[in-house]
Amino acid sequence: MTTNHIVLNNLHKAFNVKKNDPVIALDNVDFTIQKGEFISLLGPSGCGKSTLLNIIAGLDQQTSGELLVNGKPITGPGNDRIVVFQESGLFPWLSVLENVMYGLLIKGIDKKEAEARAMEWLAKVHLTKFAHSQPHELSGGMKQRVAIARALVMDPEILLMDEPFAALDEQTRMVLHKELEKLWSETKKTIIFVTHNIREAVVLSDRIVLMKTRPGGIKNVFEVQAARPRTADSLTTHLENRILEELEQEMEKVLKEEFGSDYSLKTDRVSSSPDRYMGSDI
Ligand SMILES: Nc1ncnc2c1ncn2[C@@H]1O[C@H](COP(=O)(O)OP(=O)(O)OP(=O)(O)O)[C@@H](O)[C@H]1O
Repeated sequence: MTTNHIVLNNLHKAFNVKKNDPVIALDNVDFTIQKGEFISLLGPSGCGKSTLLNIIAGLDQQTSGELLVNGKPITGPGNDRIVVFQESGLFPWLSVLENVMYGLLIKGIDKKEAEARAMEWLAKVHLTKFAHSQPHELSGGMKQRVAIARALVMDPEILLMDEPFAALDEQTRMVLHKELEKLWSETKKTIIFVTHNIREAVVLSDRIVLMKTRPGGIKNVFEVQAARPRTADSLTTHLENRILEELEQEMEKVLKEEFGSDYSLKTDRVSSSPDRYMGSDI
């Protein structure tokens, strides 16, 4: 029997920046995630992806509604949930190894044991050779691999990833997709992954949550049934196109508000490649 691992029940989040004019970042969000699932949150800029991730991380709180992890309400950050951000956030004054050991030492793990566990994780992300390098000596992709090792060495049940590969070039991103998929299948962690990139979501996820704006929330949920490891084939291309179509409807709504009601994404757009970022750069 599967257990409901993460339950979002009628979740609502309003930011009250201006008096009497709240920004509804999330409205009526109902969703259930099973243990070990890979879920992507996909959608245009401002649809509440990061807000939802931050609430699950315990870094922010919903205005109303319920969020349960293993049946318990979330009241703040915890060792069961670790976030990997777009910027690796490594401490520049510590070596790669010291960065990965840091959380374990804070937790009170003995130094030798912490070093052994950190080295184990550096091997898993193929960075053994760079254990004693400083972060500034690493490429962007390598820094993100250290950030993933630093998160997974803590053995969280849930890994939350906020556009972790968005700043990387296409080739590096493809390599990291493969590495992440391998780590996920070996560790059986639950992963919640925020992205603007349809192809990235299709390659990695069991399910894709397509989000909408004004108010922010869930527009649709797509199940990715293609076998793993995934390659571009007719099944994934068909799904990418279906998602793109719905995403374009959402973006049309946002862009009409920004550019005026005579604007049309269909006639004015530059490209409809599914690999494009559906973010503020449009
Ligand atoms: N701290 C805050 N104070 C006020 N408004 C906020 C705050 N954080 C987010 N918002 C607003 O809530 C909405 C959702 O923002 P959020 O960052 O979650 O969207 P997103 O989908 O992650 O966007 P992006 O893809 O651009 O990162 C936006 O309208 C944003 O302006």
